[in-house]
Amino acid sequence: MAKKSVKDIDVKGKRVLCRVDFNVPLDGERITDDTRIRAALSTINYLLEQGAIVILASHLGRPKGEVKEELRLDPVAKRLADLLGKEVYKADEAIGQEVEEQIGNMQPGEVLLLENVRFYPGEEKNDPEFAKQLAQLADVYVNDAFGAAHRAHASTEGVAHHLPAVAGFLLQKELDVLGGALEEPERPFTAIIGGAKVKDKIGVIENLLTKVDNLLIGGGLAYTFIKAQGYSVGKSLLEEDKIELAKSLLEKAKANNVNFLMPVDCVVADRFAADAETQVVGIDSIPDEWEALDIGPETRARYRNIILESNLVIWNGPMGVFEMEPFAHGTNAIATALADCQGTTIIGGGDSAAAIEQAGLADAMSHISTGGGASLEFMEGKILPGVAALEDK
Ligand SMILES: Nc1ncnc2c1ncn2[C@@H]1O[C@H](COP(=O)(O)OP(=O)(O)OP(=O)(O)O)[C@@H](O)[C@H]1O
Ligand SMILES: O=C(O)[C@H](O)COP(=O)(O)O
Repeated sequence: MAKKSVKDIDVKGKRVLCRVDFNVPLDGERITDDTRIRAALSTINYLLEQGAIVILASHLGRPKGEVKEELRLDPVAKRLADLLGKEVYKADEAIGQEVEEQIGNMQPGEVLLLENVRFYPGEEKNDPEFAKQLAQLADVYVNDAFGAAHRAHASTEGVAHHLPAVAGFLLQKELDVLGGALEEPERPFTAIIGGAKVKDKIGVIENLLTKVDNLLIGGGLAYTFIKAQGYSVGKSLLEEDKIELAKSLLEKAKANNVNFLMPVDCVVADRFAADAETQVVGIDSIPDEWEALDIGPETRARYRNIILESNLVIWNGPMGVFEMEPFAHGTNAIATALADCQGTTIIGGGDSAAAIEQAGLADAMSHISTGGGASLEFMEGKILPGVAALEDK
């Protein structure tokens, strides 16, 4: 169901609590990737232009309800100030009298960043009292944190029950792009699923099997499917308890007329290391003591051809252990094929988004989701609590 957005309400002169996902990677105090901060700028700038008093809330890392000095949001406030080209006030807490006073002194068109909401045990517990205290800071709630929308936490869900609650532009865009792709896909529609474990991708594979024309499998999870077809996989990642499930997914693909492609060759290594001995072997010849850490050249070529013939491609999860150069070729080949594809290309966040950035191909994609877990759950067809709590249009 369509949700109200910031455009549907009047925010002039109002205190607006805007939940953003500023959970960015840090190296000490240095932000190594500010994509998520940049992605929130359009909503923040709009609120400022409209004359709102903007109060931003975010989590950073997983401090588990305790104050962790290294997870304070000060470096984020600094970077945001640079990006906005204006002062960003920073509160040392997320709730309480001091913060309320700070907000009381703010003028329309000013912005304050609250402290990491996960310093409070009530955040992840979705404690109604903590949600109420957050709500007390503002007149309106805007959720622009797509990356955290799959979490039913106080700042993403609970607070929405106490204030008029609407979607920000980033959240809206993510829902429009991902939702549009799944509901009315351009065809041929191809999904590429990789990553480590079948366990993590069952839901998304099941849902996509009712929608796509082609499903291409890679990464560690491929070997459970390969085993399910009767091949031996040596020391490759294998989830014994998911072999039967893999078989049933293959049957479902057949029943739904989905072209389900698995690797036909792979790069095997004699150990899990960047300087391991490697060789390329057919999928029926994985040596007993070796493990498959990437898709092979023949698979890359086949997958590339299908991608180039597609009008819509969704990609989630790397094709191999792309963190090690010798096993990054499969993932890079998929990234390049997507860049060369004339159709719509959507990257489902997480490691695949990192691989695209690393390859310098981000600008060539139609959409790179800012959500890892959130985009995965959305692609599984799940309702995201942070979205469900917003007002219907
Ligand atoms: N053949 C393989 N053997 C072992 N590990 C693999 C293999 N292929 C990929 N991986 C590993 O899978 C990991 C990524 O899996 P994961 O399921 O977390 O991906 P993802 O969906 O992109 O995740 P997230 O959204 O959490 O970032 C990478 O660290 C990569 O090294
Ligand atoms: O990085 C993410 O995927 C989001 O910010 C959510 O973080 P979480 O997995 O710690 O809830």
